[in-house]
Amino acid sequence: MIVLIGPMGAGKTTVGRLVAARLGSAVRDTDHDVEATAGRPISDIFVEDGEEAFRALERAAVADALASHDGVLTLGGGAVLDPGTRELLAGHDVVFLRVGLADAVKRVGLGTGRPLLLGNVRGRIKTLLDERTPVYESVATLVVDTDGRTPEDVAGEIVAALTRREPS
Ligand SMILES: Nc1ncnc2c1ncn2[C@@H]1O[C@H](COP(=O)(O)OP(=O)(O)O)[C@@H](O)[C@H]1O
Ligand SMILES: O=C(O)C1=C[C@@H](OP(=O)(O)O)[C@@H](O)[C@H](O)C1
Ligand SMILES: [Mg+2]
Repeated sequence: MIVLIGPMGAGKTTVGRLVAARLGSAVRDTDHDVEATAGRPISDIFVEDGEEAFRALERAAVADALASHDGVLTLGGGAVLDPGTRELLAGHDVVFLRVGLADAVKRVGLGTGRPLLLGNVRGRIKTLLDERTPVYESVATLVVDTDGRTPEDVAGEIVAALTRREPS
């Protein structure tokens, strides 16, 4: 499995679709799977049940996808905070999509779909980047920069790097 990790706004969901299309494989996104299982949007799950409950649903979604799906899997930005989720990723190709503060802020915009950013988007992203970057680095088997690049360009680099290493 090719797993994409990284902060909100790194482009995981967008780039994951492109990587899968290039490889002719299927893609799954854990945020989408959690919403489908819960029957509610992520913002409602956070407000009604809290972040811990969301992380448990997310861990189950990662486990289910790794067991039943082959191809590309895109995670939510906080999934790798969960030690159980990190253990599940061992042995897979884990791509850290790196993004700086300015590009991340531009990309997430002012949408309300990401509850952890409510209030002060720039400040929240900065805190999360500082806290989580070491975790992303520790889990990744490949790191790809995305600042100032198109999703197509980023997807191309991922496919090239993985194809070089694992010709199929
Ligand atoms: N490399 C990029 N350059 C510019 N915009 C991007 C890039 N990657 C993604 N986007 C845009 O940023 C927004 C967030 O992308 P998304 O794939 O949802 O990120 P993530 O899943 O990492 O939070 C989307 O509107 C997407 O079209
Ligand atoms: O970073 C996080 O903790 C989160 C990232 C979101 O996914 P994206 O990274 O795909 O935006 C989503 O899982 C939720 O809002 C929490
Ligand atoms: Mg996403």
